[in-house]
Formats: sequence, C-alpha cells, structure tokens
Amino acid sequence: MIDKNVFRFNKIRPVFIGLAGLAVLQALLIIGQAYFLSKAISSVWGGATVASQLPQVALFFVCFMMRQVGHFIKDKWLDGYAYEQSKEIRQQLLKKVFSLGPNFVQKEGTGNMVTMAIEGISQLENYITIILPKITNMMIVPWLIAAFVFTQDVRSGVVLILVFPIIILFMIILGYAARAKADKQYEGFQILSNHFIDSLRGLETLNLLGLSKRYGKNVYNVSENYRKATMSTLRIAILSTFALDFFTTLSVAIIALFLGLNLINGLMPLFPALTVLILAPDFFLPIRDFANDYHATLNGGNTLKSIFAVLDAKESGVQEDLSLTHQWDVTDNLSVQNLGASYGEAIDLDAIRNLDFNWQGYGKIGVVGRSGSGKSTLIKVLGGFLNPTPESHIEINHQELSTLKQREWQQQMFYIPQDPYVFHASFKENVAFYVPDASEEAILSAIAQAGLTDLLTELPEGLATIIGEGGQTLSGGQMQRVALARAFLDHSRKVLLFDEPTAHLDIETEAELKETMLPLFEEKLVIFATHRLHWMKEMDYILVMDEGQIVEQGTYQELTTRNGDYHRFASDVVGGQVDE
Ligand SMILES: Nc1ncnc2c1ncn2[C@@H]1O[C@H](COP(=O)(O)OP(=O)(O)OP(=O)(O)O)[C@@H](O)[C@H]1O
Repeated sequence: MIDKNVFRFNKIRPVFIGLAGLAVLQALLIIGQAYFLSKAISSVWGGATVASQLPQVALFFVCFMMRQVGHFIKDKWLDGYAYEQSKEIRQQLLKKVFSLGPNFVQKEGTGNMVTMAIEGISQLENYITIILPKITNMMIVPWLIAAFVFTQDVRSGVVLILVFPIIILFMIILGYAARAKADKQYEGFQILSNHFIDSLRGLETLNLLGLSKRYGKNVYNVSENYRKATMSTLRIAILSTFALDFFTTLSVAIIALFLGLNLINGLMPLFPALTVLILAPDFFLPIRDFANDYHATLNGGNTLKSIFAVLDAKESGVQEDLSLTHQWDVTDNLSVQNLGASYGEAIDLDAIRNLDFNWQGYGKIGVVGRSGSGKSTLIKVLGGFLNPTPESHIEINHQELSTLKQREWQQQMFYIPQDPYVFHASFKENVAFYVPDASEEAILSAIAQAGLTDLLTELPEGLATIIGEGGQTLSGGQMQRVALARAFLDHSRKVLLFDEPTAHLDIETEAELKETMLPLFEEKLVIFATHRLHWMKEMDYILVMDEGQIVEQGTYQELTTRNGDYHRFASDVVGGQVDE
C-alpha cells in the first residue's frame, strides 16, 4: 500500500510518527464528538432540560473545532515537508542526470525526463500531502473507534470488525487490476511525453518534408492510447469507489437495524445506541477517503519508482581522484591503450575499439575519418561524457583511470560539440559562460574574434538580448561561433576538445575564422575532429579513423608521403567521394 521508496525520503520517520500522533488525536476527537452529542441528546430525551446539557454541547463543539484545527495544522505541516522534499529530490534528480550524462537522457527520452522532473515531482508532492495521511488514518482511526464501540455494544463492534477485512479484500482484488492498468497508463504517459518533445524538436524538418500532418496524426494516436489507458484506469477506480461505498453503507445500515431492534425491544438504552450509530460512518470514513484517491496512490507509486530508478542508476566508471593539481602543461602526459566505447549493451559492435595513442604536453592532434568512423565518440570519451569499455587503459601522468569523467580533467577542458547549446540567457551571459566575471571589453573582443560583431549590431538589445530557445534564435553557424567566442574568452583552460567546430560554417567564413582560431591553439593540448582536411596542415599529429579504429597515425608530413589510409581518405575527399 505504501510504496517502500517513501522510506527513502529525508526525515520520513518523524513525519510518520507525527501523522500517527495526529491520527490518534483525531480518533479521540471523533469519539469525543460522538460521546458528547449522544450524551446531550439522550439526556434531553430522558427529560433533562436543554440548558443543563449546554456543557456537553460545548464540549461537542470543542472536539469539532479541534478536529478542524488538527486538519489545518496537518495540511500546513505536510505542505511544507512536501515542498522541501520535492525540492531536494528534484535537485538530486538533476544532479544525477548531469552525472549520468547526455547518453542516459537520450536513452530514457528527453520528454520523459522533463515530465519526470516537472509533473513527476508534483505527483510526488501529492503523494506526500494526500496519500500518506490517508494511509496513516486508515491504519489507526478505525481501530480506536472499533475499540470504543466494543465498550458500548459488542455486537456492533463485531459487525464492524467482520466487514472491514471484506472491504480490504475487495480493495486488494481491485487494486491488482488497477495496478496493471495504472502501469500501462504511466507507460503511455512516458511515450506521449517523448513523442511530444520529439515532434516539437523536429517541427522544422517535418514541415520541410511536408510530413507534419502525418506526424500530427501519430501524436494524436499516441495521445488517444493514453486517453484510453487513463479512462480504463478511472473505470476501475470508480468501480472500486462504488463497491466500497456500497459495502460501507450496507454495514452502517445493518448496524442501524440491530441498534433499532434492540432499542424497540428495550434491550439497550438510547445513549450507547446513538453513540455507535454516530461512530459507524466515521469507522469507514478513512478507508473510503483512501479509496477515493487510490488512483493517485498508484500514479504516485509509479512516479516514485521511476524517479528512484534514475537516482539508483549506476554510474559506470568510478571517480578515482585524479591528482592533476595544475593546469595541463608541457610535462603532462595522456596515454590510451586498447580504448573502446559503445553506446549500450544491446549494440553488438563498439563504436570505437582498440585505440592506442600517447601524447605529452601541448600540441594539436587532428582526428579525421569518414562519417561514422568514430571521431565524435573518441572526443566524447576523452571529454569524460562517455565511459570507455572496461578493457580500456587510460593514463594521465601514469595514473591509471577507468574513465576521464574526472573533475580535475574536465575543469581544465574546453569542449565544442558539433551542435553547441545556446542557453536561454543574454548574449553576454552565453559568451561569458565559462568566465562569468569577464569584463565587457574582453567579451566584446572574444565576440569580434569569433566574427560575431555584425550579429551583435543587429541584436535589438545588443549584449543584453536574450538568445536561445524562446529568445532571438541563431543559425547553426552562429551558435558554433558563440561556442568559439566562449573559447576565445577563456584563456585558463588548456585542453581543447573540438568536434567539427566549424561544420556549420561555409568555407569562406571558416577560412576567416581559422586565422583567429590558430593562435588560440598555441600552448594548449588540442584534439580536433573534422572532415575538412585543410586543418590537417596545421596539426602536429594526426589520427586517421575508420570503422571505429585508428587505422593510421603520424605527422602531416609522414601521412602525406606514405601511401596509406590518410592518402586514400584525402583522395576520396578530393575526388568527391566523401561528403565534406
Ligand atoms: N548516441 C549514439 N547511440 C548509438 N550509436 C551511436 C551514437 N552516436 C554514434 N553512434 C554510432 O557510433 C559510431 C561512430 O559514430 P561517431 O558519431 O563517433 O562518428 P563520427 O566519425 O563522429 O561521424 P560524423 O563525422 O558523422 O559525426 C557510428 O556507427 C554511429 O552510428
């Protein structure tokens, strides 16, 4: 009934103890209410004056008011707790997603992760504020009421105790059916989220290909499936509410019948009969309350399970403490042997394998190869965004590492992917991303070096213009130049990993930028993956990749004089066989 993941919330024990205390108090107040009300009515019935019963009526009101105050305090307290917990879990979730990296998000689906962090967390709040108190009430309140009823009329107590397990049994049977439906509904929800984000991202492509209508139909079908799954879960939820209402009303009616017959036959005085009759609906109230939100319990349970599954996801690759306390310099050494990596266990062939190379100090290493040869994968492994296979050997300054996901390494590294991300923030903030306290003068100079001055003059609010999604949109080439401007601004990072940093630029623009980029490469370790061979002349060393392996390596001189893979690749490029 209670999802065991709940016990992983912070400070949940005191919460359960508090809820249990409040449930006991509530049960006592319910009993008090019934007791004083029946006392007053039965005394007036027995001939006492109304005035003489005023103290009983006042006590009834005190119990009634205290119940309401109890509810209010409980709601306030749980709201605060739920808010704190959801904030904490959201932070943990984001931290975990960051450390699991982009491949994990890609595998799980961006839409799914977004809805989990937003909608999922609000369901979790719901679970804490609504479901937990209802479950605790259900476990405590009926038993205290039943105990009191036994002191008044044993037969009524027996009826209550007999009906309770029948209702629970019914709930379990319906619960099993509802769980299967709720699981299906949750799965549908995840598919819908992924489909929706996917279609928003691909809107431009779909429009261009004239497929937006067909794809729209696809989203419609997925949402229809989700609607059907929701309706089917609701059907079971409504059925269970109806069944519970039916049984509880029937039980109250049976008790009323017994009490009525006893009263008519003079076997029982009015006071206990009235008290039991007032208490009987309150005995069933917690279970009815819970049943009304049973559907939300299942959803909350599913969300908890998926959130904690992400939090428990194993981060492959242990974080050894890399002892690199200074910025990369001429004395430092990077060596990889038998390096391999894959994107998932299901994929048979590793995206890269058996890579060996060794580098000391500064220098420019070019990585070339056909599309799909593994250049980006190598850069991702070197950047620590993708873990290598367990057979790989990586060493920095002869320190063996199982992954390059090392804070000390990543903090001195600068990475430009094929499609750099521009955040929804001002132009200035985007450029000063790595150096937030850079002076305006330095930012303007970096912008000029990246060839973005023209864009800046066109932006309505200059440096303060919001760019990125929801702001001024930039072209692929402009985004790459923003990423380059970030690199021009940050002189402290000595390791540059570039994955086709100029892929979205035309040849003329690239030639212009190349002049400003080359000085940036001085006194740095640069690993530069590209299709465009003219960069290779500037490189100190070249790795030629094909089908996930380094097929040739050496200096530009060596490779151009040798009639090897580089030569063949270069002639294919010149001959137009390779898409540049
Ligand atoms: N996210 C991913 N999930 C699964 N497989 C992938 C993923 N990214 C790349 N691959 C596969 O890994 C192999 C190497 O791809 P990679 O992107 O490293 O090549 P590349 O040389 O950088 O190509 P390009 O120049 O087109 O970017 C390819 O077979 C590709 O299909």
